[in-house]
This record gives sequence, C-alpha cells and structure tokens, in this order.
Amino acid sequence: MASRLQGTSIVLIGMMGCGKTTVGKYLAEALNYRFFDTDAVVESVAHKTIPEIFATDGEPGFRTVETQVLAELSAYTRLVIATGGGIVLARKNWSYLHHSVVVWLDVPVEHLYQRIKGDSNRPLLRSPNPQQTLHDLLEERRSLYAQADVRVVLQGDEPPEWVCDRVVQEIAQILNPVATEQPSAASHAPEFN
Ligand SMILES: Nc1ncnc2c1ncn2[C@@H]1O[C@H](COP(=O)(O)OP(=O)(O)OP(=O)(O)O)[C@@H](O)[C@H]1O
Ligand SMILES: O=C(O)C1=C[C@@H](O)[C@@H](O)[C@H](O)C1
Ligand SMILES: [Mg+2]
Repeated sequence: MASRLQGTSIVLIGMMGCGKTTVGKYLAEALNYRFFDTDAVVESVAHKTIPEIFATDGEPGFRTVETQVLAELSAYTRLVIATGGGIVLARKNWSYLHHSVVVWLDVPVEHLYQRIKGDSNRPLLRSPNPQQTLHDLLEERRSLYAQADVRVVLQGDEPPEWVCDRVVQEIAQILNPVATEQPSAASHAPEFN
C-alpha cells in the first residue's frame, strides 16, 4: 500500500519537561527516522549552552538561532524533531513547523515541575517561583500549542515508551482515519515508511 505518511517528518511541541526530547528518541527509533533536537542543534551551532546563549545574547538571540535551525531541519523528510518549548512563539516558525506533522505533548504543570525542578539548564525558570512561572508560560502559550495537528493529552505518569506508542496511534488516526477506526481492515493498517 502506498505510504500515508510518505516520509513526512514529525515535530514535537509542548512545554519544558513534557518529554519532547525523551519521547522523540523513542519515536525516531520506532519509525526508523532520524532524530534532531533543536535545542541541541542550537547549542552546537552557537558553541554555547542555552544558559550561556541567554546570558550573552538574551532570549531574542536564542530565538533567532532557533528559527534558523528549525528552517534548516524543516527542509528534510523522515525526521523526528524535538523542539524547544518556546518554538511556537514566533509566527514565522509556524511556516516551518507545518512542513511536518505537529504533535503537542500536553502534560499537566505539576508533573512538568516535578520533572524539571532543580535543573539549571532552563533559564526561563530562574525565577523566585518556577512552578508559577511554568503555569504562566503554559497559559500564555496554550493557544499556540493548540495549533498542533495532534494533541496528545497525558496525565504525566505514563512511561515514555507508552507515550511514543500513543503518538504513533494518534498520527495514524489523523493520516488514515478509516483504516484505524476499523480494526478488521488489517490490510489497510497505516504505514510510516
Ligand atoms: N513520560 C515521562 N515520564 C517520566 N519522566 C519523563 C517522561 N518524559 C520525560 N521525562 C523526564 O522529564 C525530564 C524532561 O524531559 P525532556 O527533556 O524530554 O523534556 P522536553 O520536553 O524535551 O523539555 P525542553 O523543552 O526543556 O527541552 C527528563 O528528566 C526526562 O527524563
Ligand atoms: O520553553 C522555552 O521557552 C524554552 C524551552 C527549552 O526547551 C529551551 O528551548 C529554552 O530553555 C527555552
Ligand atoms: Mg528537549
């Protein structure tokens, strides 16, 4: 059967700590796609860590490089791209994001906080009340994340492998809804390659 996905890349969006990097690696392995993380590529291009980029160039400097990296990655097929939590902020980024199937990992703030508290690699959380900051950032961004093709609502206690399987199912559902709604139509099972 002709592939429904036809090699389209998958991009994961969502708040800091929702699991884009962690789940993205499982997803790439499951689909036999290559994995990229925009945060890691930005650090590699800038030869600096994200906290160092924020310290020297500010958030605008970081966002400029982030957009350049996203633009380059979006030209390729068969990638799983884990993004930084703020990739949704720049309108221009959406023209690149829409080259791929965009998946929002929607995890409650309490779980996000439990996962990333004490991690000093996220400069935006260097505030007196990081949990409140996470909450405020999510409220500011919720309508942007909601522009994803697929929203995966999670409780936050699901293991990454489970989340990966769920993402695969949800993508299959939007790309090939008839086949995935009828389990008996096994010959029409979605393909990802
Ligand atoms: N499903 C999960 N269950 C439990 N812990 C998880 C899960 N997914 C990720 N984590 C843990 O949460 C932390 C943050 O995960 P990860 O770095 O993948 O988030 P992210 O969405 O890429 O965040 P950022 O936007 O900051 O890059 C890591 O310590 C990771 O091991
Ligand atoms: O949510 C955000 O704005 C960010 C998330 C991280 O992935 C990094 O991209 C950076 O710390 C900013
Ligand atoms: Mg990440």
